[in-house]
Amino acid sequence: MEFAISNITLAHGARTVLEGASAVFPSGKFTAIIGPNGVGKSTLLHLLAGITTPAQGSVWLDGHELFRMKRRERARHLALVEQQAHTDTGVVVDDVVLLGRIPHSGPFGSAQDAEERFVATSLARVGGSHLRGRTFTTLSGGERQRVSLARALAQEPSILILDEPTNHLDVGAQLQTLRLLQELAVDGLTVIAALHDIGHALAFADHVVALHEGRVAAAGHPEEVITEPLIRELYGVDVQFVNNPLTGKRMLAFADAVAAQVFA
Ligand SMILES: Nc1ncnc2c1ncn2[C@@H]1O[C@H](COP(=O)(O)OP(=O)(O)OP(=O)(O)O)[C@@H](O)[C@H]1O
Repeated sequence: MEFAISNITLAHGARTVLEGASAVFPSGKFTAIIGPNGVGKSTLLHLLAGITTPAQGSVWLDGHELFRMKRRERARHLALVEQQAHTDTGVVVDDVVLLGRIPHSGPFGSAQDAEERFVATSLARVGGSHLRGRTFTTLSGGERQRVSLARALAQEPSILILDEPTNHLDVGAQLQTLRLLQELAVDGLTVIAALHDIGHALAFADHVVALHEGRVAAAGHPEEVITEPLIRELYGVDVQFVNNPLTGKRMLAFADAVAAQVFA
């Protein structure tokens, strides 16, 4: 499903966050959005999810202007996994996941066994089957993150939008999540995630969109976009690329002296 923004200008009050930003999010690929704190990654994700409207410009979903589509139609295509899920106290995990089915439910609801299947398969896919029956607000940050992803999968979207999906996760769970996002893209889903870890973007994404000062500074294949000059421009740090001795792929190396200089 083709997804793109063209010439987007978007402000929060007097603060202009995006100014004439254009980008394409390739269908069936995992796109990482990178850029420094406060550059507008979450703002862009909210725009793509249809939550924030631009002052100018368009979001195109399969040739249709996103904000001209009915809300329910948008919800069938787009699922957003936010950094912090907001859920009422006392709601159990199974019901949080079932919320993902709302855009698909008919006037008489769905058969209970079908709902049961969605909850079971979505939680299994994120390694969260053991969380069934737990109260959502009693879960750890990482456990909540998995359940939120399961809810998004239960929605069966064509476009999955995630804000820092590896936040709160231990290193094993981070890698599992990134691999899952790769698999979902191979299955045909368009995956778009804001990532702070540029090493993850380099190793896992198919496509990278780099934001800088309200615009798309670079976009394309991770190895072409994530370069020493771009990282210096975006984050003000010097890095070097070395070959990962285990995989032979390029990876980022930071010198301690450089890190010390950044925080001096
Ligand atoms: N509701 C709001 N009202 C005013 N300013 C806002 C609002 N939301 C975000 N901003 C500002 O817009 C800019 C972009 O914020 P955004 O959260 O999109 O950045 P980000 O790239 O996701 O940041 P981070 O990496 O720190 O999560 C920031 O300067 C932020 O302070």
